[in-house]
Amino acid sequence: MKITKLTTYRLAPRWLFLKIETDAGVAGWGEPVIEGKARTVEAAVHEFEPYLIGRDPARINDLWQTMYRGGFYRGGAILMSAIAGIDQALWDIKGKALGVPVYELLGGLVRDRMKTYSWVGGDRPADVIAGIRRLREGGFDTFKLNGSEEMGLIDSAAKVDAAVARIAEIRAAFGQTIEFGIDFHGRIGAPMAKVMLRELEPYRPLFVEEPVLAEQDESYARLAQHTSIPLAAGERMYSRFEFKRVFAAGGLAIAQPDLSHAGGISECLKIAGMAEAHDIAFAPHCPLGPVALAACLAVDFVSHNAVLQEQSMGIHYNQGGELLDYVRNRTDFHIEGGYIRPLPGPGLGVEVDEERVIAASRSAPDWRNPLWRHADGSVAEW
Ligand SMILES: O=C(O)[C@H](O)[C@@H](O)[C@@H](O)[C@H](O)CO
Ligand SMILES: [Mg+2]
Repeated sequence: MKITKLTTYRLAPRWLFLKIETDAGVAGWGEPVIEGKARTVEAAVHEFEPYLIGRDPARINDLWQTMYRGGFYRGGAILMSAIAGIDQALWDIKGKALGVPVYELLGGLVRDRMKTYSWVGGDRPADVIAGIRRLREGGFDTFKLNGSEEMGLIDSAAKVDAAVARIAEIRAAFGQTIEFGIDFHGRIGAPMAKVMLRELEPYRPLFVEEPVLAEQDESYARLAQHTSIPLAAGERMYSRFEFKRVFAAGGLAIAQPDLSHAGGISECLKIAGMAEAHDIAFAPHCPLGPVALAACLAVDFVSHNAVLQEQSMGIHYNQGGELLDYVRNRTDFHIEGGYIRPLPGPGLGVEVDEERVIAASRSAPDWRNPLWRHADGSVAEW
């Protein structure tokens, strides 16, 4: 079998789908994207074509190493997202050609169902109580919300109190009948992260995510000395080589690589194993589409330390396109009581509605995240 063609489709809400075709008529799908830089990742995917066209798609490991090492420069959000989507599509091809789900190729299931969680509250967390109530009716009992709006490097007790009051409100409304993670989203610098973690301690969130920006990852170990709240991070880390230093330094309780940013299934499987060796939980980041989610699930179902899966149903970013809009086998993605079962189909288990993808790609928005500024006019972390 030989790779014959790579076709990319930018489409709402902010996704990029990749179709890899072969001379055997088997095609695989991937989701290479950096939210807000879809065109850049699309160009990177096509720049990898000389390494791929004419090659045997079954040799995923060699193709991965060729893409990662062959161009001298390596790593980073753009290249690792391009490699991620190509890797996903290659695993999809391999599973389809053999007629088995990817998780069977990776040694089979370690669990019968995977716990998922839902976002509530949006960019500026509001109406979280109503959002949790609505999602609980749908069977979810685990949620994630943004921990604050803009936060200065040093900020006021009033700003901290406003953020903490929202969390107190959730616990007052639901007690321990629900769990929730709090995403600091990199908006909070190291000085205020220590303050916020102390004030949030009594409300026992399931985790705090990106307590500081990934470029401040040496703070994880220091912050972990001051809090019992499990610290989570990984969506802005792009390979096992970045995770190895963070794992060795300690402080991280949950590793959250994104299957569409950190080199795909091949790389995130290795990250999951490294995390397990450090007794660190694995909870892939996934605010993206169905192929990205299917890739996460393929790794979740073969990783002992996989504990929680993010999925984007109803996420505040999905304007103009929802998780399953481009999927034919929607019932396979059914979430029951917050759990999703292994996707039964061959490959990644996603039956992509190609006509719908092509139609949607004709009017793809150029999504960008908002640019926030502090009261003094300086740029604020979004
Ligand atoms: O936890 C999450 O889902 C992420 O922090 C998410 O909010 C961002 O990655 C967003 O997709 C960036 O555009
Ligand atoms: Mg996050």
